[in-house]
Amino acid sequence: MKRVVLVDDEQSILDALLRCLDEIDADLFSFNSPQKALDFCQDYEPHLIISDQRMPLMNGSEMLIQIKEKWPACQCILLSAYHDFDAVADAFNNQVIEKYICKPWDNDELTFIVEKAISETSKPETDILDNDKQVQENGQAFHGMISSSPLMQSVFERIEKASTANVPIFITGETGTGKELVAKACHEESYRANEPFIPVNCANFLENLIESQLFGHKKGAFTGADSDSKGLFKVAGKGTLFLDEVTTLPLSLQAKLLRVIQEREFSPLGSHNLEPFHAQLITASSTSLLSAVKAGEFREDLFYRLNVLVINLPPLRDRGHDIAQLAEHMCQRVALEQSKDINGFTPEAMVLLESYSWPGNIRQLENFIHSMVALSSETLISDTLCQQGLDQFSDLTPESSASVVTVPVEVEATSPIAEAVPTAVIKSESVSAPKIKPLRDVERETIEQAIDHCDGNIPKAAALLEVSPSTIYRKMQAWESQVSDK
Ligand SMILES: Nc1ncnc2c1ncn2[C@@H]1O[C@H](COP(=O)(O)OP(=O)(O)OP(=O)(O)O)[C@@H](O)[C@H]1O
Repeated sequence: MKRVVLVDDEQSILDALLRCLDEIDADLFSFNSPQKALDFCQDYEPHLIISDQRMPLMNGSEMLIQIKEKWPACQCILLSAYHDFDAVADAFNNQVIEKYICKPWDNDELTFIVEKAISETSKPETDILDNDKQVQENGQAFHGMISSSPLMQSVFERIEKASTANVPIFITGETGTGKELVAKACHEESYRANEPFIPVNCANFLENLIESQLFGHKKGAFTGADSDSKGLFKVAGKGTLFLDEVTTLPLSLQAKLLRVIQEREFSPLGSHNLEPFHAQLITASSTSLLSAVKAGEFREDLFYRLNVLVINLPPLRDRGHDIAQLAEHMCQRVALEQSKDINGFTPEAMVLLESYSWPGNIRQLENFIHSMVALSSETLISDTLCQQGLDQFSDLTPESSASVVTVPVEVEATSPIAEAVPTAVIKSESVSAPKIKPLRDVERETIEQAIDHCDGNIPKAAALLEVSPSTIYRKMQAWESQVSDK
């Protein structure tokens, strides 16, 4: 039987914890001082400790540091009021605690978190990775995310941890790397899974409307407020509010958001009534939050509040075989949607896809696949068609945009994905273009110059070009296959 140790200097809190956890499959031991709990843990290994933070003589995190030194596998949960959050964030970042519960707690939330923590005490470290290997072999995805890259396996592992840690989650990653999917996965893994998941892209709001969208308003609060409106803080309820591109929030609103996070309450515009804020907050940015702080565009105090558990998404180009895996998967899905008899890509086409850098990441790849499936008349999409599609990316520069004509293809025009679709863009002969070489030629010349300079030594040339040698080999392979095609 697992041993769960409860520590709080207030007997009424211990009694409430004991009542709430009465049904769980573990032995419960309660102590009204950290020292008594430490004495007990000298003799008996604890599997899970739930401790209050504020206690006389020794606080919760100080006690948990000692417990972790002796029993590193013990799961530690800190119990604290939200205004003690700085101590919680420190304990979390110093890996003293795995989870956090805010006082006053919700009994269902507490039971879910404790049961999950107990199950984690018996899970071998390798479990998640083994599971992911299975996922990969079975061709399934982790909450809709397809990947076999080791970098992404550790992201999946972090999502599992984040989902019950109950601390603010911040997701970083270039545009199109899947930040919203990660936020949704955190939500789906948590006890909030049956509550709403509300994604909000802060960059999409007009500055004067975003406050009312988030906080809600009362009728007459401002010109045009004809009726009461629930804000997204309220709509999120006990679910998850995902604020994407959080650095674009105006400074005045950042101050208000900070207050909501600290006080866990807010009032709609035009109202003096305070409403509770119960939702889990997940934020994300495709640009550096720290740089925004340094530039004076983002509040430092808010940065520390949000930047507690960070999930960093690698760009697609660093995910190895994922480009091929995603391309094949998306191609089959899109072919089915478009009722086309297309099975995938030729090996030469795949070499091209794998050697491209995909600055717009998975969203860009998705757009590309839509256009390739729409344009292909072969069962396997050829390298020639792919090369034409990839060439359009370099043509979509501001300098060349005046000289292109877009041919509509079967891509949802209203979808945000449709932006920057590389698809059927052809050059208009009648408009004179400045003498600019295609990017692929410039790239090839630069690579060849570097190889010459290094007397044919590819690893040295790769180092000069700041890419991996395999990138150069792939490009050379692609050039060769183009020549043999002609
Ligand atoms: N690992 C993945 N497997 C399959 N599809 C994915 C994966 N990652 C992202 N996608 C898809 O790529 C597209 C972009 O993902 P998402 O919107 O989550 O990215 P984002 O990082 O939030 O983008 P932005 O920075 O523009 O807000 C979506 O259509 C999503 O379903």
